[in-house]
Amino acid sequence: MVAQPDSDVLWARALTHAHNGSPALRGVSIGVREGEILAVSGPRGSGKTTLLRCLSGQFRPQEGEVWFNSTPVHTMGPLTRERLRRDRFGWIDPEPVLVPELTAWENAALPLMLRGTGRRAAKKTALEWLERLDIGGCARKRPYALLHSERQRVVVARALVGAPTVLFADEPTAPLHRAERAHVLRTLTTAARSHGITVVLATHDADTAELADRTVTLLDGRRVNTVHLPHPPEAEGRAACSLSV
Ligand SMILES: Nc1ncnc2c1ncn2[C@@H]1O[C@H](COP(=O)(O)OP(=O)(O)OP(=O)(O)O)[C@@H](O)[C@H]1O
Repeated sequence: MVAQPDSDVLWARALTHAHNGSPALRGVSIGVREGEILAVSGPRGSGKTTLLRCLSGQFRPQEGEVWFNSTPVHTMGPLTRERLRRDRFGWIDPEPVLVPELTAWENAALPLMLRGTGRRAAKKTALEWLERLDIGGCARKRPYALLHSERQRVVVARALVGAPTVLFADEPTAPLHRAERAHVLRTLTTAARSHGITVVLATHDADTAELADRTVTLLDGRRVNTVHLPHPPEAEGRAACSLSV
C-alpha cells in the first residue's frame, strides 16, 4: 500500500467505479492538499460527480482507496461514513434541494442543529451566512417563496455554516446567472480560504476553474492532465476576508 502524503487532507488511489456496469471512473488517483481549492473539470459524463461522491464517502468505490487525514474511508461502514460526512464534509449539489417545511435560515442552520448546537446560536450563524450571500432578507421565507438562485444561495450557506474540513461542490453555480455565479463563487472561495476549508469543485466552466489553485481534468473517467493556476490576488484571499464562522 502507498502511504498518503502528509500535506494531503484527502487522497485517493486508483479509483474505479461503474454505474450498472457502465464505467464512470477508471483508475483515478488524486491528492487534495489542506486548504487547497481544487477544480475537477471535464465534459459532461467524464466522471466528475462520481469522483466527488467517492471522495466524500457517498459511494464506496468498486476498486481503489480513499483516505481522509490518514483514515481509510473506503473500508468504513455506512454509519461511520455518514458521521464523517455530517461532521467534516460539506456538499453542494447543482440543484438546490431544501426542506420545504423549513424557512431559509432553518435550512441553512440544519448542519449545526444536527450536531447539537443550540437553536439561538445556530440561527445567529445561519443569519450571518445568509447576509454574506445577500439573501438576509429571505431568512424567514420558505423555499417555495424563493427564486431558484436564492434557493441555491441558501444551499451554499448551509454547506459553509458548519465550517467543514472539506467542501465538495458539484457544479455549485449551475442554476445561477453569470453575474450571480461570480458573486456566489467569490463568496464561497473567499470563505473557504479565510477558514482554511479545502474545496473540491466540479465544473465544466473555465471561469469557475480560474478561481481554483489547481485543476484536474477528467475525460471518459480518466485523468488527462493537471493545470496549475497562480493564486488569486491577496485582495480576494485571506487578507481581505472578514468572514467569521
Ligand atoms: N446513476 C447512474 N446510472 C447509470 N449511469 C450513470 C449514473 N450516474 C452517472 N452515470 C454515468 O457515469 C458516467 C459519469 O457520470 P458523472 O455524472 O460522474 O459525470 P460528470 O462529469 O459529473 O457529468 P455531468 O457534468 O453531466 O454531471 C456517465 O457516462 C454517466 O452517464
